[in-house]
Amino acid sequence: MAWTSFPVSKLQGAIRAPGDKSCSHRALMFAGIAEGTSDISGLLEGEDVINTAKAMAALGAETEQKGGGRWTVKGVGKAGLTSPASALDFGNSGTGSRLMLGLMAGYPLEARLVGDASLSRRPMNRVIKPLEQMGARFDHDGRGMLPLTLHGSASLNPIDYVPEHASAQVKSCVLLAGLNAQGTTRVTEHRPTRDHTEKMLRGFGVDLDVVNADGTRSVVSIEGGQTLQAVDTQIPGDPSSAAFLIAAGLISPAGGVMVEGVMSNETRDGFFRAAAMMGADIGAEELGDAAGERLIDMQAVGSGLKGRAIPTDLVPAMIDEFPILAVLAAFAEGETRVSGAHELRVKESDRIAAVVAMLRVNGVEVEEHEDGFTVQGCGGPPPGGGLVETHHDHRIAMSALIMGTASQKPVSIDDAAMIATSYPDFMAHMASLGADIRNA
Ligand SMILES: O=C(O)C1=C[C@@H](OP(=O)(O)O)[C@@H](O)[C@H](O)C1
Ligand SMILES: C=C(OP(=O)(O)O)C(=O)O
Repeated sequence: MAWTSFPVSKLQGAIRAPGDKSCSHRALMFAGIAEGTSDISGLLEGEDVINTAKAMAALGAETEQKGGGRWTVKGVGKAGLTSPASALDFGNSGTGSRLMLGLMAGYPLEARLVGDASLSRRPMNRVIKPLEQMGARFDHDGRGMLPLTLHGSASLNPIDYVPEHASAQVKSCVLLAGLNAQGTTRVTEHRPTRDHTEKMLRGFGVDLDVVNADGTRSVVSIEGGQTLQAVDTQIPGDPSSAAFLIAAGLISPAGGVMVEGVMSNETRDGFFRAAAMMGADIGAEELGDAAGERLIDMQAVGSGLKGRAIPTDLVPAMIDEFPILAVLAAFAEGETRVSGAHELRVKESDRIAAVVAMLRVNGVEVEEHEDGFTVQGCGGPPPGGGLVETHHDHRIAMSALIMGTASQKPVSIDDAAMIATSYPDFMAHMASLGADIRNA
């Protein structure tokens, strides 16, 4: 069903950031294999995370939804994960499916994984390859995509792995398989990616070594055979969801937006750094911490933005924020150039093609590159008036709706249902800020 976002003169208010999606997946997975019962609050109850919860339950963990984002999970501990009775459906989620493959690979189980049309087109060879090197086996149709069947093994070999892509999902998958391997598994990254697996495993009592060698690479080592211990934990607010609200505040002609309880982690804050380079007025106030992460309140007010070449070393720390960065670029004066972001081609949609189409249909000049795009900013509100094809991609849908709040004419999207994968309260939060988004 199509939705339209109509321009409004101001957006104003304060929103508590929803729980971080990456941390929510990991909390359920780690609690599910731990010894004892964990109490998790602030969990993001989006479709992607709910699919991970269902998968953990199907593998033997006892999950209980207490309401208001609070969950208890009794882990399988030493008994280990067991074969699920039916296929595990990961819906739209790359993180859920790829991390779970690593988590399950070290147990003698068999599991079939399926996903929606978008996930079934995303590359799984990046995790199949290292897991096969460790001794897991797979049945698939040769394309290295879902659906596939994993045959895990209780005697995985440790490996020393250098992922081909800057990917926290690949790093995490290998480390999680390493938890049950016989010896030390090592992952070396040349461009550090989000570090939630490392931080959160430590919270569950796992001994893990992280060395940042020469400032050029980071090496994470994990010894197999360690048992996780249950914890009580609070999921920090999601900076990727906060980015949409902050962007809305920055392009709004008047007013101001505050987002409370956002995780401040330098492997995730690339969007805010890039926006600041473009002249964004974003304030931050320290709040304390949750689950080993710093928390901040953020404020954004309408800002005159200037186009910039986005430094490629920021890419891993803002990998999910390029669709919303493209919206800022459309409002900015001058040229914004994104490069070194080839990974965007294999997200929920081909996000380079989808972003280019989103801007063009709304009257913005943009050029597509193999590894990014160049936007000629309008130096103020872009024309708007277009119908954006979302390709079942939540971040394209939310970006287009944010653009419509301050463009000259309304912006429509073909579907909004998939926003619930990562930000189920998005429409309610936008309405409370004063946005005018309607379905038709
Ligand atoms: O590990 C994670 O939680 C994630 C890693 C990133 O994917 P890649 O590892 O494919 O870059 C990111 O795009 C995704 O939204 C979440
Ligand atoms: C890429 C994303 O998620 P995933 O890979 O988990 O589907 C995202 O949320 O933007």
